[in-house]
Amino acid sequence: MICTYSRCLLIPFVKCSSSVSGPVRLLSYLTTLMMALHGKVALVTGAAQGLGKGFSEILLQNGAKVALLDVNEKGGKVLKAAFDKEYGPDRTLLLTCTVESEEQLKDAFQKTVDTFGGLDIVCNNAGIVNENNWEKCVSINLNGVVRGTYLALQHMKKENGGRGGVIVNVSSLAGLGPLLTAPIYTATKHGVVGFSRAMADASSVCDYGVRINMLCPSFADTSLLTCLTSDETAGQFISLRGVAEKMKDQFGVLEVSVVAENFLKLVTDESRNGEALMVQMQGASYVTFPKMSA
Ligand SMILES: NC(=O)C1=CN([C@@H]2O[C@H](COP(=O)(O)OP(=O)(O)OC[C@H]3O[C@@H](n4cnc5c(N)ncnc54)[C@H](O)[C@@H]3O)[C@@H](O)[C@H]2O)C=CC1
Ligand SMILES: CC/C=C\C[C@H](O)/C=C/C=C\C=C\C=C\C(=O)[C@@H](O)C/C=C\CCC(=O)O
Repeated sequence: MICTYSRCLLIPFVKCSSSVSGPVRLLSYLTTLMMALHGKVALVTGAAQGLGKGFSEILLQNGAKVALLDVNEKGGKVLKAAFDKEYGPDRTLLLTCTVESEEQLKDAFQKTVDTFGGLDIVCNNAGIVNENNWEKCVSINLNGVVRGTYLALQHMKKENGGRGGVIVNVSSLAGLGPLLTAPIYTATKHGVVGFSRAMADASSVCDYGVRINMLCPSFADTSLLTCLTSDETAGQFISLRGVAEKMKDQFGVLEVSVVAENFLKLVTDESRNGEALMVQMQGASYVTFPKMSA
């Protein structure tokens, strides 16, 4: 038995291998009951690797059951097998689908609710960088988040018999300021911020019982970073490769675990709605947006 602590909330959790004995299993079960997200059901898009994998794991570590959605079937199966070993097979559900398809995503939400008996936490995380195929970038990064948010509300809002809950939409630092080597990516991430803020206000006024927040990390250590300087994805901005590299050096590269701990803050802090949490090497802070007056 290995006892570890989530650095964010100091919630104890137990990692349990298949060879553990009865009393240890009982202790593991009792510890799970004490966790902050015990009894909660989460759904994460783009869960197979990178940040989505980190978000899924921190949700599991804090007691939630998690539906893992990804277009990458092979990667999803590898992750599901690893999670089964660590947390037990009944804690996750693997659903292969693309956020570009209304039908596939709708089906995945329904299967999650049918399997786990409800839905409390949704993380719209799937995203790509592709300045060449810019329509696909918009389709996944912005349209996929809109689709995921609307489906989440259908299942979670109280007027539909849902339990309420929280949606975290993954934007970026490039959703708050320009990443000059990736203007389409920048536009989609600004779009995620604008859409989520408006939806958060609507949710509050309509009393849906659902909080909607945005996560805005700087560069993080995932395979997406290779897109910054690849011919295939940088498109006409490949000549700015040097500037992009310099920016990455200046900003630094975040560990996935650090981004995941800040994601958990947005999930658990019930005072936060319509807020963007910016995560940088020097720390995390909530964004102050300009106040508009009529
Ligand atoms: N890595 C970074 O520096 C940062 C990433 N982000 C954002 O975090 C999110 C996750 O990115 P990373 O983990 O870094 O990238 P990643 O490339 O490591 O993982 C993305 C995952 O999304 C999946 N995916 C891609 N298209 C999909 C689709 N159409 N439907 C379902 N799943 C799909 C991929 O198969 C993959 O498993 C993205 O929205 C990205 O824009 C934000 C700030 C920094
Ligand atoms: C392209 C794929 C790689 C990563 C995408 C990911 O979402 C990460 C984004 C990280 C950084 C975004 C930067 C945004 C920059 C700005 O807001 C600029 O206005 C500021 C530019 C330079 C500031 C230099 C300085 O004074 O520190």
